[in-house]
Formats: sequence, structure tokens, C-alpha cells
Amino acid sequence: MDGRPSAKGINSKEEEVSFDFSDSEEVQSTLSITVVGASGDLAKKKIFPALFALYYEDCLPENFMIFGYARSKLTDEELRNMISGTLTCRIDKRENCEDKMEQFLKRCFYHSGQYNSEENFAELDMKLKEKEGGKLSNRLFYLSIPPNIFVDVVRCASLKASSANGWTRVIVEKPFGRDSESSAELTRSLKQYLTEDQIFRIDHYLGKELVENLSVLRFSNLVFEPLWSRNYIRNVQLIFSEDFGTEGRGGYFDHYGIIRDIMQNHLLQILALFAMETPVSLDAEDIRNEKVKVLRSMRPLQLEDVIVGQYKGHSKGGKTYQGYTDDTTVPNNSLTPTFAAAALFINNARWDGVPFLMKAGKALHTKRAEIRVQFRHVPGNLFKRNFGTDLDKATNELVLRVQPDEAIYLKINNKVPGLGMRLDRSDLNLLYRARYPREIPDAYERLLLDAIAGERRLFIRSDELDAAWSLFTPLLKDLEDKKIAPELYPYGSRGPVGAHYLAAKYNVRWGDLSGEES
Ligand SMILES: NC(=O)C1=CN([C@@H]2O[C@H](COP(=O)(O)OP(=O)(O)OC[C@H]3O[C@@H](n4cnc5c(N)ncnc54)[C@H](OP(=O)(O)O)[C@@H]3O)[C@@H](O)[C@H]2O)C=CC1
Ligand SMILES: O=C1O[C@H](COP(=O)(O)O)[C@@H](O)[C@H](O)[C@H]1O
Repeated sequence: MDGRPSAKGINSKEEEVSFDFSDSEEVQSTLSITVVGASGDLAKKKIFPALFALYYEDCLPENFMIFGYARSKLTDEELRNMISGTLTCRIDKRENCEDKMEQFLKRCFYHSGQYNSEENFAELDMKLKEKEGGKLSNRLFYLSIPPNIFVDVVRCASLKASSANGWTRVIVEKPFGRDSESSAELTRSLKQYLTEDQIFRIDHYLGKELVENLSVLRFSNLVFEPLWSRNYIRNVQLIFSEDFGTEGRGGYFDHYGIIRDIMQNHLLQILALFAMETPVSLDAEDIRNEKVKVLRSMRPLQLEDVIVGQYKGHSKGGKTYQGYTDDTTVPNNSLTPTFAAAALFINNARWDGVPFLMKAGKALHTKRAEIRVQFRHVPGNLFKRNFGTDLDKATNELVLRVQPDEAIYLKINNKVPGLGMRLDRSDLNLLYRARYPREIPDAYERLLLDAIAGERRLFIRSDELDAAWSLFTPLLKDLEDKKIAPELYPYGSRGPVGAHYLAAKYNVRWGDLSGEES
């Protein structure tokens, strides 16, 4: 969001904003970002590129350093080669990119250690201290590691490597547990070593541009806010689809499945932001209070609200795509869903009776994430006879395309120019690449910058997490206890047909399958 404090005090070349520290304090202070699990996939794909983009944009403070920490035995130089060799980000084609990269790499260091060794974290602490040179030290740890070692790392880091005179914060990657119980246990364990204020639970969908824009769209446009209720909205659809399978992540995925991987966090967070009441202010606690309220107003999901699917192998255009269970890291008889569709309801005055339909799947025909809002029919519509028998096709639909090719468009009915009265469906279309030609920052950039600035608005509070798990845990338990077999769908298809029946039960048609894409 514009106006977000940047770590250096300058948010962009055009705009100055204030920073937590006064200038003199900033010069006296240091910031270290330790990426724990630096040798891993997420670190290479997202975290280092985001840090470089922030550096390039002048958003990091004067005295910052980056440490990679993992068991792999790497030298500083090898880490630097890994970062520059694998880095692809929005900055790639900018001028001076190579010079900036060289300067950035000089601030990157590596320490090899075990995740449960206090001694190894004490060594890291020594290295950090040496580079901090006695200045006020602020330390951010990013846990980019499998969840079974979160607590070990937090214990060692907090006991042996936390800042002696500044702040210590920890970004925790998902998954935050597998159900209510394990999530509560994780929270309890983390809180033995950290306060809630130090924990930044990341959900990178909250850092996506269009998701951030949801509140702006709702609360700063009179044309939308009055329509935002059961009085005008027929249903809301939250759709996530990927056109690739679990390639390389089958081992992780089989333990979680699509409901835990995407629905319980990314889609539910979007739903909460979409449906919450107006917060008292834009402060993190006010927004998170409203999100918790809406989550608590929802009824926990039951089996009849959900259908699950799993992709199977498929040959197309001379190419063979492997099924989910063909992955050697996935058991042959796995029932883990790679697709799910669900209907959720919010039992409050604003949303009573409005279905919120979620759909998430891997190995589908397209990669897309969007929010679709289908409005009610126009009462006593004067043009009814121009629409034929299917009035659903004539209702307005607002689409927020989160990715790819960010856009907001509103489907309206319009008179085709000319003699006579012929109507057609058209779009009022705000296509980001046409309106805002500069590149859109990656979600991880925004979230890292917020964690550095201590801004918690886009991170998940522990009571929010509890409320989210309460909604999904009974369903997950039922699916697993009853060994519900997922409906198979071919790799690259539109997913199981069961998703249509589920939607039809609530008089809904999936908007993304209407063939009216913008
Ligand atoms: N990858 C992605 O796209 C996304 C990942 N995440 C989350 O981010 C975190 C990191 O993900 P990702 O980078 O893919 O994970 P990786 O499997 O790549 O693991 C990261 C690093 O952790 C160490 N590691 C891996 N397995 C183990 C193990 N069993 N015991 C101890 N250390 C291990 C390895 O480093 P070494 O051997 O050098 O110590 C590895 O390089 C996870 O919590 C994941 O759920 C969230 C969203 C997307
Ligand atoms: O958290 C996750 O998100 C990615 C999708 O993220 P996106 O930003 O590329 O849309 C998903 O592939 C992965 O399974 C999941 O863990």
C-alpha cells in the first residue's frame, strides 16, 4: 500500500514517508535478516529475490546484512553464487541491475549449522555481533524450513541469537499445524520463547496487490460498499487453480492436501477480508479483530459442503502428464485431495444465506486466482425479454483477478450500438498492465518490508489461526476417518464434475467456467 513505511524512509523514488527510527538512530542501528533454510526452494525462489528487489528499490536500511543459515556446508561465496545464479525477479531487466547485485551480495553471509544446536546459533550470534560492531541490533529470522523443526530453531535462536539491545522478530512460514490441536500446540511451543508480537505468521496471499486492494475497493468507493451484503450479492466465489501438479513437493503435499495447503489459509484469508465489517481504523489490531469476528460467525464445514478430487495421469498432444500417485514420494494408495470445492456460510446479518464457494486445485487447465462476486437479478427488469430464459447470465459480476495479469472487471449489460434494441455482455475493465505500467512488487517484498517495519496488519494473529482451524478441523477429520475417496480428474482438465453439482446445490454456476473471460 502506498504510504507503507519503508525501512530506509524512502518508499519509492517519488515519495518520502516516515520511518520508525529517526535518521540518527537509523545510522546507529543495524538490521540483520537471517534466512533459516537458506539452501531451500522457497529461499531461492522467493525470499532472496524479494530481498534483492527491496535493496534495489532502496527500501532496506543503511546498515543491513543478510545471513543464510542451513545444514548444507556452503561458504559465503557459494551462497552468493547461489543467490545470483538462481535469482529471477522483477528487477532483472532494470538498469544497473548487475552493479546493484554486486553491492547486495557483499552484504550476504552464510553460517552452516544444525537446526537444534544452541552452540551453532551461538556461533551465528558471534558472527552477527562482529558485523553489527556494537550498534543497536535489530534481528529478523525467516523460518523457511519444514514445520517439524520450527520450534527447535525458535528455541535456539531466541536463547542464543536474539538481539541484546534491539528487537528480535521471527517470520514463520506455513503450515501452522495440521488441525486445531497441532496448531494450538505449535503456538504454545513458540510462545515459550517468543511473545505474540515477535511472531509474524506469513500468508503470502495477503501480500498480493489485488488482495491488499480489496479493502480500498470496498471502503473507499461508494458504488461498492452499499452493495456489499446479502441484499445485492447472490454468491461469492474464491478460486485458485494451478496448471501444474505437486512436482517436487509431493512428500510435503501428501501430508497436507489442498484444503490445508490453500483453502484453510489463502482462500479463507481472502474471504475474511472480503466479508469483514468496517474496521475502526486501518491499524493491524482493528483489522484483525474484524477478521476474527467474521471467521467466528461461520459454521464449521461438514462433509456435505465439500467435494474432493485428485488428478490422474493424462496424455495430450503427444505428451504424458503424471498422475499425483505416480510421484515416487507419494504413496500409491494416497487419498490426499489435490482439488477441493467447498460451500461456506457466514451466520450474520450481512451475509445470512449467501454461499461463499471456494475451489482450489492443482494440475488443472489454467493457472489463476480470482474472486468473483455474482449479484442478484434486477427486480422487475424492463429488459428481461432481451436476455432469453437464462436470467443468471444477465446478472452483474465483479471479478478481481489476483493473478496472472491483475485486473478488476465488472460484467454489465449494454446496448449494442445501432438501430433496434440488442443487448450484450460487456466489461468495465481495469487491467493493471494497461493502467499501471510499472511492475507489481512480489507479495514477499511487501511482507518482508512490513515485518521489518513491525507492521502486523498482513500477518496472522493466533486467535485468527484458531478460528480458521476450527472451521476446517471437523471436516478434515471426517474426510480422513471415513477415508473418503477423491474423484479422479485428468491432469490439465477443469477438475471433477462434482464441483458443478456442489455449486448447483446452492443455485450457483462457477463464473470461471462460463466462457466469458475478460
Ligand atoms: N516452496 C514453496 O513454494 C513454498 C514453501 N512454503 C513453506 O516454506 C517452508 C520452506 O519451504 P521449502 O523451501 O520448499 O522447503 P525445503 O524442503 O526446500 O526445505 C528448506 C531447507 O530446510 C532443510 N530441510 C529440508 N528438509 C529437512 C528435514 N527433514 N529436516 C531438517 N531440515 C530439512 C534443507 O536445508 P539443509 O539440508 O541445508 O539444512 C532445505 O534446503 C516450508 O514451511 C514450506 O511449507 C510456503 C509456501 C510456498
Ligand atoms: O502456499 C502455497 O502457494 C503456492 C502458490 O502460490 P502463488 O503465489 O504462486 O500463487 C502453491 O503452489 C503451494 O502449493 C502452496 O504451498
